[in-house]
Amino acid sequence: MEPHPDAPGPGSKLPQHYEQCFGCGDEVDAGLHIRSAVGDGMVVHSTFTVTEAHQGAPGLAHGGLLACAFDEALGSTVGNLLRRPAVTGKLETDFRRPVPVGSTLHIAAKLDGVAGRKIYASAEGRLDADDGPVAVRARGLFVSVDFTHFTTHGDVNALEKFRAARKARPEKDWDINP
Ligand SMILES: CCCCCCCC(=O)SCCNC(=O)CCNC(=O)[C@H](O)C(C)(C)COP(=O)(O)OP(=O)(O)OC[C@H]1O[C@@H](n2cnc3c(N)ncnc32)[C@H](O)[C@@H]1OP(=O)(O)O
Repeated sequence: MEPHPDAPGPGSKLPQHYEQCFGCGDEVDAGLHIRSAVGDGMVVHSTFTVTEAHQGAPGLAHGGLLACAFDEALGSTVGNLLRRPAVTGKLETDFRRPVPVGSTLHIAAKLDGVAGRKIYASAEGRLDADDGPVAVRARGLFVSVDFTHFTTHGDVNALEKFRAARKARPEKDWDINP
């Protein structure tokens, strides 16, 4: 399996894919504000710093939000490396260690394979360093969709605004998921 010829190369920082995205968007105050960059091979590295807005128990990250972080990290890997719209069909997480508020999860996500419309990806999240202890592992199945998935089921007016904004900022080259 090879990255799409137009996929950003190793070292490229990936832009947020949608300002209102809970995973990566700058406009969501309590969002995860995940930041990602392409690594070697079919790998994308992401970081998620846990704040008080992300707690499930005092001082500890909520497992559902950790799953969200992996959905974002895996989805970004699929979208940016294969450059085709895809949505999460299945997401499985193994929570191996508690993740405290103030810690940063270093997530390395990789593409594992493609079978027709099905795209398989997996990730590991380590505490506070790329070689820190593993806190969470995840596997995802993504399914390729036409762009009509978003226009049929999503908010068409918001999509139009989004497209117009992108035209004004062509450096944000955007042909994958909004
Ligand atoms: C850069 C972008 C970053 C984005 C990160 C965030 C990503 C997200 O969170 S996306 C939002 C969450 N996901 C969704 O809302 C998806 C909702 N589900 C759907 O829209 C549909 O069920 C969808 C599109 C996944 C599949 O429906 P449809 O297009 O009818 O295809 P369908 O024929 O059912 O499935 C296609 C193949 O995938 C398989 N598949 C689909 N879902 C699953 C599943 N949950 N488990 C196992 N296999 C599945 C099917 O078995 C089928 O396999 P095969 O080709 O071998 O027969």
